[in-house]
Amino acid sequence: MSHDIIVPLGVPHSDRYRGVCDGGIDDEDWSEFTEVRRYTNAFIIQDGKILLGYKKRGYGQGLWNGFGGKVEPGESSLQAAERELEEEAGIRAQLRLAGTLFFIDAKVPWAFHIDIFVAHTFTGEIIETDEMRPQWFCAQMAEDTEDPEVARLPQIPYDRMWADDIYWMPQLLRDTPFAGRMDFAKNGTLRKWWVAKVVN
Ligand SMILES: Nc1ncnc2c1[nH]c(=O)n2[C@H]1C[C@H](O)[C@@H](COP(=O)(O)OP(=O)(O)OP(=O)(O)O)O1
Repeated sequence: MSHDIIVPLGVPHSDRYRGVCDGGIDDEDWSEFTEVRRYTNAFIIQDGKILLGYKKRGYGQGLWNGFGGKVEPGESSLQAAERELEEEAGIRAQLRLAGTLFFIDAKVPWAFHIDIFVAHTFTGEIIETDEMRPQWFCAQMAEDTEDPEVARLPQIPYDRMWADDIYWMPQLLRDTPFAGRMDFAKNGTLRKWWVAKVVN
């Protein structure tokens, strides 16, 4: 029953959460926070493949991720997501909100509210930029893929992504809305996580 679900601080309260996947150190509390900053992260998922970018510099350097960054003053998160996608991958897309995540990184003095966006089509030519090197990955099990070109793509590199991604990305790939919270320790390990599907 939804009323049995304990929603971590930072995640909006709702009676529409189901199928919680959580883990980490049970007897530790979620970290406190005083400031929340808004970020975006956008993914193109098309014909069984997903576009990720290799972060070449800055926060998350060396990891594969969606395209995104800070919401600037005066912007909506959708506007920020569309701007960041164009700045980092050279393409434009009509993005749709897919999920919302709340992160704490003990190395950073603010909490991250990240709106995750998705689109299934885009315009323009995908380009490498100063910040990101885009690449397609197979978004299905290779044996389920009928298109041989997609089957030849590398699988999603979860071992070279933020450690929380493996818990919510399956919902993104299934087009199921989701919400979650993740706390990272100072040494970079994922200390505690909580992800729920959001039903209508
Ligand atoms: N834990 C986790 N999982 C998945 N994605 C992320 C995290 N933490 C994160 O911060 N992110 C995402 C959210 C954003 O898309 C980026 C971080 O944005 P950043 O590159 O710092 O913001 P920009 O505005 O592009 O920064 P500069 O252009 O100023 O360098 O990672």
